[in-house]
Amino acid sequence: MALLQIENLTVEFETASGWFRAVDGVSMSVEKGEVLAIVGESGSGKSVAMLAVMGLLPWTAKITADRMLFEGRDMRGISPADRRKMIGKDIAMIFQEPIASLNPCFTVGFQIEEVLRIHLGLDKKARRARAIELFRQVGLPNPEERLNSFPHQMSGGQCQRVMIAIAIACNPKLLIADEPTTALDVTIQKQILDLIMALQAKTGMGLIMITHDMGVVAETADRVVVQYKGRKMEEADVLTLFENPKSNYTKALLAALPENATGDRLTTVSDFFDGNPEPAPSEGLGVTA
Ligand SMILES: Nc1ncnc2c1ncn2[C@@H]1O[C@H](COP(=O)(O)OP(=O)(O)OP(=O)(O)O)[C@@H](O)[C@H]1O
Repeated sequence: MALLQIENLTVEFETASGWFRAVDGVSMSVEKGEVLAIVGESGSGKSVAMLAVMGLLPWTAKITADRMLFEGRDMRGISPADRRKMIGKDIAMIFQEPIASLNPCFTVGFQIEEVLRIHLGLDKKARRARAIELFRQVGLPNPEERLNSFPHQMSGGQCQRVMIAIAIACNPKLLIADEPTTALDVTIQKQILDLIMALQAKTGMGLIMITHDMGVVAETADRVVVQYKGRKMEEADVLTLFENPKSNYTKALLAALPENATGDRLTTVSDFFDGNPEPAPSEGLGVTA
């Protein structure tokens, strides 16, 4: 049984000019212990699809799916109380902006201990001990002292380590990492990526890595979903995707990597892709042989 199975997910938002479809009939699944990358440019609906799974979209969103199963359990009709028990415990998510994701009014120690209190019911002493252990696990120096820091007293990389510690606090079965390194300095990006991958390997949790960066895909993923304008353009295991991409959009993404540049100008996706996700009559969805 897949850990997460989504079929034909569509998400629409009501806007002043009518309904806007951010996710259009996307299907995907993640197995236990697998790393699935969702790649696509900004606005392709990567985050919205995962926020729909987490139940974190505003009420203005209209979500439909033929299937949305977590460990075989239907997430579509789940009550808010049951969802709250599951989110943060069995499924956790880390976001692009670590400082914005933390509450500025509370110490990071309080924030991680709240998760341990609510989901695991640990008493004060056990919470503190586990929080220190988690901070140590994510490589925060002086974990005992760090617990008393407010988010603004820490760097972006340290805040992301706190977010990761909070996310893994209850040993989730699935971690969704939404562009976890995009907002960080280049030197820190690799450290955070390595940390997430080391934790994934150690715990065997399923991991969904949302990214626009093909380098991150190459370094992390077992399997890849390529998304464009809310639609899934292609899905393949990572080697096949890089060696034999099928969709024109994936080919364009790969051709636009700086290391593949040949002329005196860096190439862009639009040099290779006309921006039309509609299939030609003889082709699959944006796919050429
Ligand atoms: N609450 C909302 N109301 C209306 N439109 C929204 C809302 N949230 C997201 N969208 C729109 O849905 C589309 C998909 O957004 P999404 O954040 O999933 O993109 P993304 O692929 O994750 O890109 P990024 O990497 O920039 O986050 C965008 O056009 C965005 O403006």
